[in-house]
Amino acid sequence: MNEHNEVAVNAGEHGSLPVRAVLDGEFVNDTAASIRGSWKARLRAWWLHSPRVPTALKDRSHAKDAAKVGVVAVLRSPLRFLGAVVRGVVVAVRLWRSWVKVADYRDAAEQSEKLADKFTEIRELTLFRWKVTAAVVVAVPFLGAVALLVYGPTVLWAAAGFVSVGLAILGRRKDGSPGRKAVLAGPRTLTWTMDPQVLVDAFRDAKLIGKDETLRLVERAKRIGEGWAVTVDLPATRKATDVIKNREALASALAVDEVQLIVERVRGAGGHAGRVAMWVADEDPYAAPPLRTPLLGVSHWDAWRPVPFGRDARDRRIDLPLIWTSLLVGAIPRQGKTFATRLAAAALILDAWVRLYVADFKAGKDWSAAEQVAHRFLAGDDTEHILALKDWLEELVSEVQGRYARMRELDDVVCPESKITPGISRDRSLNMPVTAIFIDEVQVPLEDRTPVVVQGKKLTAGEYIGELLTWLAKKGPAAGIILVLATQRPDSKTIPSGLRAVLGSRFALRVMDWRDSNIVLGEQMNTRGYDSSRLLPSHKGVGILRPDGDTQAGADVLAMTVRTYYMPNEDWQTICQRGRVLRDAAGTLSGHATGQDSVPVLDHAAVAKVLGAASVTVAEPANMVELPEPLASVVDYLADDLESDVRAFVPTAELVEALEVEPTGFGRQMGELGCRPTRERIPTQNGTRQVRGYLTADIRAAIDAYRDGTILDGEVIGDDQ
Ligand SMILES: Nc1ncnc2c1ncn2[C@@H]1O[C@H](COP(=O)(O)OP(=O)(O)OP(=O)(O)O)[C@@H](O)[C@H]1O
Repeated sequence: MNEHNEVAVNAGEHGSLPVRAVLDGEFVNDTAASIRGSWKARLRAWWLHSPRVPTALKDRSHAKDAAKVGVVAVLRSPLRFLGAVVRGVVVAVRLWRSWVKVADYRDAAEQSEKLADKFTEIRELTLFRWKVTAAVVVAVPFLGAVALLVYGPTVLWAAAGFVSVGLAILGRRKDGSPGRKAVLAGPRTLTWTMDPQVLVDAFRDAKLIGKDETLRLVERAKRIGEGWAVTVDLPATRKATDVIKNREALASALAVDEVQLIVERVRGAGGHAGRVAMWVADEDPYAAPPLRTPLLGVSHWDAWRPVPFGRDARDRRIDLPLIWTSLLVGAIPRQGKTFATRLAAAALILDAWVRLYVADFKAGKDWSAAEQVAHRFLAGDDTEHILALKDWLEELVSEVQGRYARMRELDDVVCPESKITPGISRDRSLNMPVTAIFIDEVQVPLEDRTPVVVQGKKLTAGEYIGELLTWLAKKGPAAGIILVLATQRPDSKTIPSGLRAVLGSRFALRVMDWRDSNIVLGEQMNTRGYDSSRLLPSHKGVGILRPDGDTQAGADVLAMTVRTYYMPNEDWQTICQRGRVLRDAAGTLSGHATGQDSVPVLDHAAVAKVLGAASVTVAEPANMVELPEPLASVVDYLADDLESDVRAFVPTAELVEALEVEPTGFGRQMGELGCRPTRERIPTQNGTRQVRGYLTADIRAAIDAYRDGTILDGEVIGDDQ
């Protein structure tokens, strides 16, 4: 299986491993000339790359696989032969019945409505064929007895051999053979591990490959962990991303729950766009008790290393990089949001050089242990807390500005780019430590309507905090500011789209529906096969992680399902106490942790100026204007099909079912948005049928019209309608 997909795997089970230097260099291939000269090397290169040489002869592992396949085939051959003979008998009896009943002639007569005319003829023929049958039934044993007398039993054995081979050929499994598929084929689960044809059938049943297409087995099924893994190549032009997208259909075809089926595209050197690695767990991988965080076993952690976050279904360790990015965690209540956020905090707490801001708008006990290490801490959801957060954020905006100014003055050796480095972050004289701000239940301050005046402009505190967070998420990471936001209400009204767009990493635990999942994970993620509303309520702490694109994980896999480590309150308290001891020893305790809750010194005008300049750049481009419902959902549902013009027409029934909307209201709202239904003929199993639906061109035109402002909230502006 593809090891590249492992996210920062084994980056450090122990916090004390040294970080190796990264060397920059260029690969110079000076062996080319000698290879060109050697015929042996050329022959070897041809042998290894030629599609005509069977893979089994190319390397040892494929040869081993081929030998295994051979041995299994030989061992199974008597059973397969017997099966083929039995099927052959069934086919032979069916053929005889149809012959004796003169079925073809009868059908032809029936179809031309001349059965009555031909009845006597057919009866005569039937009688004659019965007579032939009777004659054969009498003659065969008689001839057998004569042969037995004349030549002895050998001839009977030979005849039995010939007949059984004939029946086996007649009964061999062949695509399209009529009448050989049992209606109830028995459990499909795991049969595919023995018989790749079952896997091919499953891909066909799930409509991932066509009727005449097949798969190429790259690696035969083998046991990995608590499940079976197999790698296959799809037929040319079929895409691995489509298999990921339709994982549920494939799970159904393989008769397993979709949480048991992991499908990944194989990337990197050994992979391509049509290579799929599948892993099927024996049972629900999240049913086992959760694992405790490995952070408990380390004395300290380096914030510059990815944070141990959880395990995927295959029990591979998933680490989450936090430096130079920010994280949004979203879920409905009681799914493990605070636990997941605290995991990120725990790793940073164990680095004495990290400065922490903790705002707990849940106002519970979950975060109180962090008081002993936090530079700034608040717990509560009153106006005073919201205004305090506003002050912190303003303080951080000024801090970021100051850091950029100071970094400009540092020499190129200390600061090669306008980005902080581990060295800068730990240099006390520079005073630029990695600073992380954790805001639990961030929807509380974002929805607050307390009026604030910013440079003469009246805003609600929520709007202003949204702007400050957006600015910090954009500019802060390079200056060493990490933003971690958790919300129980991941809807588009609560988290402004401008803010969402700049939060690099996302973690969605279970949410109510696919729209909320898309709000956390990003637009159209459900159509790519990532929808956290499908997670089970019993799977606490299980969510879909979409790490920042900069990371190895982000480049290799778009997103993955992860079960976070379990860190109950006592473990959390232990880690916070350890963090306090570390900070005490390093002399980095400050602010709230030392009992000095200083009021931030703020230059409101300077902050407002910075934001004012930024809001021009943060403003969304015209084509990002949020579409009204139900158009937004239609766009989300059709996804690439809409953009790439794959489908010219979408039936209304399909949209109504997929979006779970009421048909009449849906039609009216679409009409108000300038999108009128039409009738088209679509192919069905019984020929073609005329159905109501929408032309994708019309949908695209409605989107453009809305974005251009030609249509506003159902009102058509202009006279072209
Ligand atoms: N990784 C995990 N494994 C098993 N159980 C977990 C895990 N993470 C969280 N839980 C369980 O889920 C429960 C809810 O977790 P948490 O308090 O983080 O939820 P929440 O989403 O923050 O809820 P709320 O929105 O009400 O604050 C916890 O009490 C814990 O028992």
